[in-house]
Amino acid sequence: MTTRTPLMAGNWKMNLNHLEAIAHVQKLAFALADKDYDAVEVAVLPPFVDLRSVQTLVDGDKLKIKYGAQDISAHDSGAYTGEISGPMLSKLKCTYVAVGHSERRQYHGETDEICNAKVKAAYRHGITPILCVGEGLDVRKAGRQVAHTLSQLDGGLEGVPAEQVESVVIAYEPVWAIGTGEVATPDDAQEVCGAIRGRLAELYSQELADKVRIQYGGSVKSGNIAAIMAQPDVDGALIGGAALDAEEFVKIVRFRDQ
Ligand SMILES: O=C(CO)COP(=O)(O)O
Repeated sequence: MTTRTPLMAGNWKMNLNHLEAIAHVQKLAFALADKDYDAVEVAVLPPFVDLRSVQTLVDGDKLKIKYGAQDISAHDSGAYTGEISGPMLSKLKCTYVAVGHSERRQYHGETDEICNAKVKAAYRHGITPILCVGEGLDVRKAGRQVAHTLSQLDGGLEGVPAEQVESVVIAYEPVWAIGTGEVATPDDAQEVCGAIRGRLAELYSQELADKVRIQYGGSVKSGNIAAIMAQPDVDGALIGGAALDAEEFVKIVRFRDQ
C-alpha cells in the first residue's frame, strides 16, 4: 500500500489582493514549522494577480509552501483575451492548477471537454492539475452522485497517459457542500472518493490508483477535518472559506492534533 502525503490546498477564490496575499502567506510561513511540512503538503491557490508576489516571497524566503493558480487556458498563446496560459504559469513556477472547479463549470460554462483540454495544457507545461469533480444537490437527491462524479472524472482524464495521471490530484467537491456550511459526512466523502480510486484502478491500474491523491472539498474546517481525513481514500482537502483565515488554515494542516 502506497503512502500518500496529504495535500491541504487553500483555494482563495476571488479574495485577497496581492498585498493581502503577501501578509497572508507570511502569517502561514510564520505559524508553520518544518515538521508540519514533513507530514502534509501545504499549498495556496491565489488569484492570478497575486501569483508574482507569492512567488517572490516563497522564492526569496525559501518557503516550503507550494502555490498554484485557480484556472489555466486550454491554449498556450494567442488571441484569447483575459486568459492566462500554461507557459505563463510555469514561468511563475506554479506547482498546481485547479481545473474544472464547480464555480467555473457553473458560471463559465466549462464542460468536461474543456476541462480535459485544460488538464492536458497543465501537463504540457509541467504543472500538476487538481481536477475538481462533484455533484449538485439534485443529483445527490437522486442518488446518482457516484455515476455523475465518475463521468466527470472520465471526461477530464480522457486521453491523458498513465505517466501523467499518476501525479494528478482529484478534488471531490459536492457542490451542495461548497460555502454552505453543509459538510458531507465522512461516509459521503469516502463513498465517492473510494469510487474515484476504483475507477482509476479500472482505467489504469491499481498501482497507479494507489498513488493518486484524492481530496475532499466543501465546508472543511478545523472542527470537521480530522473525521474526514480518517477515511481511507481521502488524502487531503481543498479548502475555500476557512483558508482565508491563516490560523484556521494552520489548524486544518495540523488535523492530526484536532
Ligand atoms: O470550493 C471549495 C474549495 O475549492 C470549498 O469551499 P468552502 O470550503 O468555502 O466550502
